Amino acid sequence: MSTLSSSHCSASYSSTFNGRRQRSTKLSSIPKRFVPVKSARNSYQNLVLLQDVSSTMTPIENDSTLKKLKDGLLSATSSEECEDVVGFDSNDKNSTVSITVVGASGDLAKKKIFPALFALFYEDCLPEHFTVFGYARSKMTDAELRNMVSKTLTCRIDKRENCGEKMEQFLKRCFYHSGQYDSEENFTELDKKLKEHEAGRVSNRLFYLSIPPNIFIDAVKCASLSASSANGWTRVIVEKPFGRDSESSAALTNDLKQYLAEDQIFRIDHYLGKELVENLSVLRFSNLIFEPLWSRQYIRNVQFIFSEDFGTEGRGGYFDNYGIIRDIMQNHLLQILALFAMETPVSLDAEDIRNEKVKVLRSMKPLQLEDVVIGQYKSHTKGGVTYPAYTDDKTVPKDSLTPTFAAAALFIDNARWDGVPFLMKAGKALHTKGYVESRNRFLSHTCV
Ligand SMILES: NC(=O)C1=CN([C@@H]2O[C@H](COP(=O)(O)OP(=O)(O)OC[C@H]3O[C@@H](n4cnc5c(N)ncnc54)[C@H](OP(=O)(O)O)[C@@H]3O)[C@@H](O)[C@H]2O)C=CC1
Ligand SMILES: O=C1O[C@H](COP(=O)(O)O)[C@@H](O)[C@H](O)[C@H]1O
Repeated sequence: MSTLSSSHCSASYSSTFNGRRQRSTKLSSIPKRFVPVKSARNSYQNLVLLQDVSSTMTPIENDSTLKKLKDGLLSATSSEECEDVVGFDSNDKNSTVSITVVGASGDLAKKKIFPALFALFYEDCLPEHFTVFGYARSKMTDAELRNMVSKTLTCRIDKRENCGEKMEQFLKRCFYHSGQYDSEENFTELDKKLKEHEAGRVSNRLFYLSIPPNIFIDAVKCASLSASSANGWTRVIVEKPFGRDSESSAALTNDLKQYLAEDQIFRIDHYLGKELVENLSVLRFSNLIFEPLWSRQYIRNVQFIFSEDFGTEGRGGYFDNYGIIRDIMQNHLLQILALFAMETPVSLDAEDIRNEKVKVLRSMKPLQLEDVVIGQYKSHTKGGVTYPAYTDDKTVPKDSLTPTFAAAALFIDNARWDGVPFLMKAGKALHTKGYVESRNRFLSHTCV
């Protein structure tokens, strides 16, 4: 049995799970190698940028060997990693990168984005000239933003003596601008501030949308029309959930394309950046013990379990519209399943990995209602402490029927996995502390 810790930075992903081809695109400007984890120390290695799934699927060539893959998995130098993984050239002195965290006052920004940016800075993966701007409606000064951010930064990579100093340096590069997400005027003000910091250099701009999905397009429109870079690149990172279903996902892509080219859009799934998820490929493809056992012949069932011991805690405005299936299963757990079950990719190129994942998803049998269980957490008292029900959260409608727990049995209709149930369980406010497990039940009853 293996357990994922819940502390690492982000990873972007190929978004569409139905395997449809949507368009062909050139992605030369996007870093495209899948970079494996060599050690747990460098957490920026966990930031995996994969290409858009809508680019044309390339034919599989036959020159790949497990050895090539293994060499790839165990190679990659640090400087290469920085550039490949992050897409910034840390030695570039002539340009700037301005990173705007849109929704900077929110949960994701505090918990993950600012700490991940600090981790990149700490590992010298950001260019010499960079600025981080928080953008949200809440009123805050630069100092207040820095104070908020400082509380969430940790030297989680390892405790180096100069960490405090590095934090100070990082915080000095953080600024805040308050504005509405649908106001071109407010984004023009931001543009003005960004220009001041860019000081006439080539300006590259990254907008990280850390806001509820219903305002993605407003923000993209305003950022693109009023705060795009005039002489460098402009990119946008979009968080999950990427739509509610196939139609809304396609609609979101279409809407985004009114303002951005496909190679400016990065869809993200931070679970792909977790060490154990990354190490899945290492475990499978560079380990002679496991690869031959990885099939219906030896595995009785596979379980992916996501368990949090806290509830929505004020995030009901977002969560209640999506529920646990769209919040966790459709993206995080399905991505892990696809990585787990895919055939050996031709190479470690993002496209090759994506193509194998898509094949798994296309081979899945449609989920049957009788193979799904859903639930919602109720209030309970334990050890004298009363824990609130989902509907006690002020941001959740009192009559909500949104599931906060779901379990499902999925089946992959291919030669390797025929008849092996892939069990997914995800729940908020469960008794167990935050973790994700992946259990492979071998026929001999051993767990990995
Ligand atoms: N939290 C997490 O762990 C994860 C979240 N995500 C995704 O990241 C995105 C942001 O999530 P999270 O930070 O949790 O969300 P929050 O609910 O914390 O929202 C982020 C910010 O957006 C603004 N906001 C919230 N609701 C509205 C609204 N109805 N209209 C306009 N602005 C609003 C608020 O800022 P202000 O009022 O100051 O403008 C808020 O601080 C979502 O797409 C979510 O799915 C993905 C992975 C993990
Ligand atoms: O995407 C999400 O993930 C978090 C859990 O992430 P973790 O890295 O802390 O395990 C979850 O709480 C949130 O509901 C969901 O949107």
